[in-house]
Amino acid sequence: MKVAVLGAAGGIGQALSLLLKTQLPAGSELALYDVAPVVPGVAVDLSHIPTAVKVTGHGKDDLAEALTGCDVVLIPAGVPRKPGMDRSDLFNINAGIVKALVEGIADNCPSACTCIITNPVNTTVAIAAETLKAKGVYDKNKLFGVTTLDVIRAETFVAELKDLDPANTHVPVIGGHSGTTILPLLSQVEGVEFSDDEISSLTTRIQNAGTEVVEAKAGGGSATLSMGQAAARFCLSLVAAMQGDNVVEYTYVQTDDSDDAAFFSHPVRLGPNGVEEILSYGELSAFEQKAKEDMLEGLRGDIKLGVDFVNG
Ligand SMILES: NC(=O)C1=CN([C@@H]2O[C@H](COP(=O)(O)OP(=O)(O)OC[C@H]3O[C@@H](n4cnc5c(N)ncnc54)[C@H](O)[C@@H]3O)[C@@H](O)[C@H]2O)C=CC1
Ligand SMILES: O=C([O-])CC(=O)C(=O)O
Repeated sequence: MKVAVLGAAGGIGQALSLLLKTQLPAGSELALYDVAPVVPGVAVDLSHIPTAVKVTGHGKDDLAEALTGCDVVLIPAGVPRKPGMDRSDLFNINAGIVKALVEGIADNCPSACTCIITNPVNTTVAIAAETLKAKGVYDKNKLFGVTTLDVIRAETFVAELKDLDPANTHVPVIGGHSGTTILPLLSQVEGVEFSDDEISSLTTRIQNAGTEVVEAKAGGGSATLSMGQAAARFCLSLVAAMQGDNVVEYTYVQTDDSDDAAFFSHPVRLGPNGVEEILSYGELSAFEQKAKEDMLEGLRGDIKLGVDFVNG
């Protein structure tokens, strides 16, 4: 199994690469790519950790070498938010970065599973899809927006509030990855009752958790360590599924469900070829149904922006 991290020298990239170096199955290869000149050093640093995962570092002119033979590519390359910005404010810089890197995937490892972390995820995943289509290699089962951070935050906050073991607390989160498009399904958390006030305040906290970190970091970036953990969880689930395990994760995928948006986070059964089955997210409470209806137009607009960016 060969996994590449594009943007590997950044805050997320380094945390994620460390977790993958220590947790990928023995015999895996981990290719680290970044335009920052420190990236070969990050690879050397990680290579001193005694696990059976081979790490290689690739500088800005070596994208092809990093990607050749890859099974999974994770993209956290791009700029993060500062206080006062929305994720959509990152579009102008990050759209072009994602498009160029995905062109590299199409040229060098067209059958790899591509996992997009770069914001605005609602839009960058659509950019990736259109870029792969333009290259004639799009497989909707192999493109994922990584929304696992919303899930782990929801699990943490619910466990804190209800005094539960976070490792055994499961909270579905559907929709997209910004503001009100993030929709936790608290009505589906097993064995827990929430008051209306708790539902309202927890939902808002989960939706604003990225901003909570951006403000606490006071201009020094956004979530990197929790995102590294979230992306590692998603990648390790995908790798396990590609090797035959039965795994379900919530992720932002193309759904073809015209009642929702063209891309929407669902529970997804992963398998050897990426998406094995998009599962239903089940019944929504009246609160969740209204929240979904209220956010759909915005999510569809975010997706259209990505489609138009590639197709003009
Ligand atoms: N999906 C999610 O839940 C989350 C997404 N993010 C997003 O992830 C992205 C990265 O965040 P951080 O790691 O904190 O940023 P960072 O600034 O620490 O790292 C970004 C890295 O990307 C590299 N880079 C820039 N252009 C590149 C290119 N063309 N090719 C390869 N590498 C390139 C930079 O050199 C840098 O090392 C941001 O867009 C951020 O908004 C952040 C948190 C959660
Ligand atoms: O909020 C941000 O800009 C970064 C992000 O996506 C998150 O932490 O969920």
